[in-house]
Amino acid sequence: MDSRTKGKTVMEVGGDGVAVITLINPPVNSLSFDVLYNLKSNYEEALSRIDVKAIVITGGRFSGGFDISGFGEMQKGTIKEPKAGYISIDIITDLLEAARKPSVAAIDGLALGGGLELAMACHARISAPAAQLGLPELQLGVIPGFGGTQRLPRLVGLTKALEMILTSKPVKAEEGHSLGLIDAVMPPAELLTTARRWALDIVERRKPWVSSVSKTDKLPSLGEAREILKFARGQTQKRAPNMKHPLMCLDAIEVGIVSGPRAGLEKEAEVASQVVKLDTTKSLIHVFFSQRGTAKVPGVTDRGLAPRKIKKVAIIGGGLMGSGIATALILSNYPVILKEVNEKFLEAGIGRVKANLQSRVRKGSMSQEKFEKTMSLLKGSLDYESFRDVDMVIEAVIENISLKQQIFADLEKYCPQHCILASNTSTIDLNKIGERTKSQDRIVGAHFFSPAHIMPLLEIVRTNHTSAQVIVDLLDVGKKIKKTPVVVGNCTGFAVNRMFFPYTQAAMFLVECGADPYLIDRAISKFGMPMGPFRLCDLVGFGVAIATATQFIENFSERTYKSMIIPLMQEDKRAGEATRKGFYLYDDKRKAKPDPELKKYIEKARSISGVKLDPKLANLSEKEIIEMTFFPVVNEACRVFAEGIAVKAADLDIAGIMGMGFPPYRGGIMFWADSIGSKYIYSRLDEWSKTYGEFFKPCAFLAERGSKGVPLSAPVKQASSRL
Ligand SMILES: C[C@H](O)CC(=O)SCCNC(=O)CCNC(=O)[C@H](O)C(C)(C)COP(=O)(O)OP(=O)(O)OC[C@H]1O[C@@H](n2cnc3c(N)ncnc32)[C@H](O)[C@@H]1OP(=O)(O)O
Repeated sequence: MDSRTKGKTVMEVGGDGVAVITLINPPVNSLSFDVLYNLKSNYEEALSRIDVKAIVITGGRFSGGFDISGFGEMQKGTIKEPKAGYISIDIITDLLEAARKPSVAAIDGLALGGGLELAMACHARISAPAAQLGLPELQLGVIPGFGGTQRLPRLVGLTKALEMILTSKPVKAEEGHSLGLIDAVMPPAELLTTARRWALDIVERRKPWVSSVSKTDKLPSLGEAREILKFARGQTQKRAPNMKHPLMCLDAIEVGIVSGPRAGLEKEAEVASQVVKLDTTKSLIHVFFSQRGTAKVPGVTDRGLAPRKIKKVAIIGGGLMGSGIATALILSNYPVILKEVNEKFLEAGIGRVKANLQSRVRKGSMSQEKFEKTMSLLKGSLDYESFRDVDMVIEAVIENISLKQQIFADLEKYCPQHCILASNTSTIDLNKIGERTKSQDRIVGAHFFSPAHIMPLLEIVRTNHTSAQVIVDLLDVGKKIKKTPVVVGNCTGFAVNRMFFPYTQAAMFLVECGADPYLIDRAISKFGMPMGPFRLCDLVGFGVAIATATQFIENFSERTYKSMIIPLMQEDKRAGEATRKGFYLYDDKRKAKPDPELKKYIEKARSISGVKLDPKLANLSEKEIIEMTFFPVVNEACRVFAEGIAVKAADLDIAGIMGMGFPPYRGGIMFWADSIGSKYIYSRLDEWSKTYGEFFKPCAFLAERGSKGVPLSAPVKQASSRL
């Protein structure tokens, strides 16, 4: 392929009179402008040739949609955008769908976004069984812009189309078939021959010639459609109050239903070109590429190392974390040995795994048969004898350094030489854990987040000794168990907990100075976090909060704000949601409500810390609350980046989104910070540090970049790298 072009199409005309156009733009056949313009030329040729009776569009993995990097180029203005509607109306509707020769899509693998939209404009669709079919555009901040807002409701009905578009979730071929999206499901080997035959059958009128955009049989009445859309708008506003594009997408769908598909296509084109410029869209596209970028680690994944096959994994400790990790592994077909110290604990651990899977069976997302098959991959053990053929061990016992040291020394004796020795520690130095072994090169951190079978993030922690091969292996396991891995360096709290800590601390400080905790929680939820810091402390429990705080006070005492609010409440046996009392009171249904008694603890904590009530801090605006809680997070993220704990700022963005719940439509902590500007953040922190103390003091990295206005995410020269 010409290196300057991004993909192409090729056309071959068979003796049967079918022109087969193949999309070629690996790895997912994304529809770049080059591919789309090539497709247009192929169509023009096919339509003008008398030896062509019909057209089939195909491609290895059919298509993952419009080339997402094209949106970035449009945002930066580095690409010449065609006029609104040129692709969707001029090419896909007027040239392809309105042609006097029929088209059939032969879909293998994927038809997502623009890929499915292209297929929907064809006059029939034949799909392989495993193909994923969907319109996931909203997830990227854009809308289906190649006619999907018009054709999907006409093919599958309005309600199902809204569900598919608003959730961004694809369906498999069989479901697509029953919905009317797919005309036939065929094994991959028969896909092309069936599509060719089908296309000729349309020519011969043995199969119907369906133009999706003109179909009306699946559309509800106007009144009903308005009701459905009104409900969808309400739900969308509730679920995504800070995003405009889902509502704009609904507008395009509505215009099509009320005023006809042509008006709908025009509205879709107008909205599609507007949404690309939204800040939320820029952020979501950054997140898409950053998420894929976490698996690219300079000096590790660029060395041509292939991941070794991990055939069997052992987990030590069947507590909450160990059982969650075991669940994640068996769900991805890894045979697992779960080791505990006695029968009782082992039974409890296996019981937890069972309960994790049973909840899927109850919700209908797992069959009983699959449940039994998955559970059969799990074996219990009370000793190390069965560890002789494992390829990886993940230790997940309590945070006790001498216990972990003993375990790793034992592992060295029992496990094969090549076996990866991983720890799920969230705080203890991995070098210390491996101190009594000679296996430092295969010791690595595999830090999961609770509940481990659900939370998508995996921090892979490497020390100076961890081999590149071990990291490559763990990255592969991470991908197989559907986690987003972020490779980080070895330090207290790694990336996520280090960023998390100042967030909670800032909130405690503000409350001691007189701010209302419930107002803080509300402002932070409105900003887009799943919940505010106080509600979160209640959820994780004060025991965990105190244990983490102790680690931070020990390691970073100069910048720790030591609030007594939580310890005081803990003393009174209010320890968060589990005890029904924390910052909030909880009823039987675990619904939280403010507690007037909280004041008492805040006042007592204030008298201990000696902090004065500050009328300014007691009456902060929502914007100020966000700045005073998140700028300290930015500050810590800068330290993590400057120390080389994270190699890329974008890795911190993903770690924050997946580990802290930072809103993806703000692009992650560093991306968000840069959207505000390093100069402003630096000046605010600098001012607060002078008034309120060291906790807010900008680190050297932030001070340097902030004073010059340099973006915080610009690459760092890793002189002090800990990796
Ligand atoms: C106008 C239209 O309506 C607008 C659109 O079509 S917007 C695009 C809609 N499509 C999507 O949202 C699909 C996005 N892609 C995905 O969900 C997944 O990549 C996938 C399911 C297609 C494949 O997943 P998987 O096999 O795990 O591979 P994954 O690692 O994600 O992607 C492989 C590579 O393809 C790239 N890629 C995937 N989809 C892409 C796309 N639509 N455009 C550009 N690059 C894409 C990835 O960035 C990655 O690149 P890298 O190897 O350099 O990191």
